[in-house]
Amino acid sequence: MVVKMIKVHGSGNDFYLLDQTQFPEPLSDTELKQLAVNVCKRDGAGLYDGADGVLVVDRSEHPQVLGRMRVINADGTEASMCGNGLRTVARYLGTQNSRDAFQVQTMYADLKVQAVADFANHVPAFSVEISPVSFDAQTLGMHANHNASTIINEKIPALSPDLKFSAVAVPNPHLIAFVDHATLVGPELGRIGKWMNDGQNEIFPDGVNVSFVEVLGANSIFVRTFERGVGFTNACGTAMSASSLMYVLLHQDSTDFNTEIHVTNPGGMVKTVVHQGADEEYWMELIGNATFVRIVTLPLQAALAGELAGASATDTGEQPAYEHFVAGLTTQK
Ligand SMILES: N[C@@H](CCC[C@H](N)C(=O)O)C(=O)O
Repeated sequence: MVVKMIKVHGSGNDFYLLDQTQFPEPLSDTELKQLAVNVCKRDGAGLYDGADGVLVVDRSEHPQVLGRMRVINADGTEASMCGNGLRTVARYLGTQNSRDAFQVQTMYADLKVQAVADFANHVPAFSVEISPVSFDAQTLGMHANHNASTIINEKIPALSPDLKFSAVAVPNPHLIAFVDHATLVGPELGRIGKWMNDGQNEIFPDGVNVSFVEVLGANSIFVRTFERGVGFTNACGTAMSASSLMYVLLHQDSTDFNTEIHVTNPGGMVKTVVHQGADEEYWMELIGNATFVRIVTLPLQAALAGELAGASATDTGEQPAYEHFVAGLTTQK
């Protein structure tokens, strides 16, 4: 049997999108984990240029929901949410069903998605809901500062003598620090990110996505992320959403709720809007590209065995348009 996957990305955070409805029976969780580890390898060892993870699409049993998304990191671990990936899954399901606005089932919530105006010629874009949000240490799997119940703009001396951190689940776990430019580009993010995801530390035993954020000006931030289960990525959608929430909560001198925030990252740019619902719950809009790079096919058993040489690919032609869009961002700075 041949498996078809689409190489996709949101702001340069790239994935293989696997629609399991192509199979008579879905793959097992063990098979999905093995497939992700095999195809995501970088430096030529994976499927073409590898990926940050696999987005698994299945049917949803929920009414008014067009499909279900699961996200498997490059190391085979499953996460509860993927913001950049959700935009590409939304485009995939919307195109299949000729719908612009609908919901997608994720691990903890059915989330609203909507097609929006292209970011540029041949750079399609979607807006997706990021929620639920929690600051609770137990939800985060966090044991810091003598098992504090929350960490919001506070030092974690065990991690750093200087930096102040905020821990928030959206619903996957994020640890965020606002820093100056030298710290943003320095080695500290890698040191903390590697340590918090070593599988042995006692602060985040199950790991955490770690982000440093630089405030560039009013309603403008830059987010750099070391991702759980992956490492450094071009962008992390849930990290940029969580960082935008903390930006609104901690820096209302230069931004606010219900205000479009320009979020740049090593892979490009997205926009976010932070909302507070009637029930005081926070939720974010994440607005950005949903680029399909190429269609890939290969024998399923070979993919599961890590024998990838027999793959074939058809480029969509969208990547040069995305790169032109990003180049334009640089000139706009
Ligand atoms: N890059 C994704 C997040 C993928 C999951 C994350 N690495 C985790 O393990 O929580 C995004 O765009 O949100």
